[in-house]
Amino acid sequence: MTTSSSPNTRDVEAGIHRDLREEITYGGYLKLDQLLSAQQPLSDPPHHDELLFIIQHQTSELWFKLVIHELHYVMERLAADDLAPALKSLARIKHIQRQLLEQWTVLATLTPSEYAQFRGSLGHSSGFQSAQYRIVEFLLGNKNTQMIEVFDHEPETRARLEEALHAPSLYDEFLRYLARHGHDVPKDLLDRDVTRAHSFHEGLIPVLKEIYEHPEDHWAAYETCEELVDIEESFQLWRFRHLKTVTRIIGFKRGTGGSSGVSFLKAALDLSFFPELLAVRTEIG
Ligand code: HEM
Ligand SMILES: N[C@@H](CC(=O)c1ccccc1NC=O)C(=O)O
Repeated sequence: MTTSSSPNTRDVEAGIHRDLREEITYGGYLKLDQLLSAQQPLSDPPHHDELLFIIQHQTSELWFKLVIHELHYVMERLAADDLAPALKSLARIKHIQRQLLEQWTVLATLTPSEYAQFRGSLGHSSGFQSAQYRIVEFLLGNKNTQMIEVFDHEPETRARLEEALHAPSLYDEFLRYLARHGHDVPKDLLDRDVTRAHSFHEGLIPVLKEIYEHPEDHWAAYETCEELVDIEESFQLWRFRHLKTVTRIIGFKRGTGGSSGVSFLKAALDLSFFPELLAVRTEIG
């Protein structure tokens, strides 16, 4: 056992760098001065629980940022027929989604009485106005031009949304990949208007059925299909957890963003990014 100058105390080793003038430092590299000064409660006097509310959203936004970064990479690699790195990033996205899902338990400690004390300070602000969330939805294929109007007051943000709207979605890129690799993907799906949400296409079922019934012949495609199903499922779980948290905190009140609240959120649970990947399961036997 090594000894230290005081009991139950770890000594700082002689080699530890202590003079950090003119050096890259932890706080400097991570811009912690900016990051940690960005929590500004609006309630006056500041309500104890508003910090939780702010940090819950900010950490979600940080993870959304990484999801967008990884999704762009996945789509770029798919387009280049370079599947292995695409699969690796999809796996990373799933781990991020798990963090996003788990963190709802922290916010669920906020009671209706606590939230009611600072909800009034939030005005008409709402998660509905999260540009990064909407970009993730668009990249995954839930395109909807109606969602863009709330960003009209911020032309640069609106432009980012427009860009994601006009770009092929993850599913579009995957279907193009399949077509390039000898799968008989219906032509109208390959030429579709990518600014609209993909809608169920019966013609894709035989293509996916072949992959699922003979995985050994189509291993890469098979693995990718399962990754996409995982991502859709995790996304639905996030929507569901949001819905349950909202219900326990504000019941059936209207949302600050102006929607009906819970029933508006519930409608999103009927949306599917990759409907044929779910439908094909009924056909396998
Ligand atoms: C007390 C906690 C929360 C409540 C009561 C709440 C409530 C709501 C409501 C009622 C809506 C519908 C739009 C509206 O009219 O405002 C909404 C949308 C949304 N919220 Fe929250 N929310 C909470 C926490 C969060 C958190 C932590 C996030 C994480 C970023 C989040 C992200 C979103 C997003 C992305 C939408 C748009 C969903 C969609 O378009 O389907 N919310 N929220
Ligand atoms: N829409 C929520 C308010 C809310 O949760 C919120 C407010 C500002 C920024 C993000 C929010 N999160 C999710 O909607 C409500 O109706 O209470």
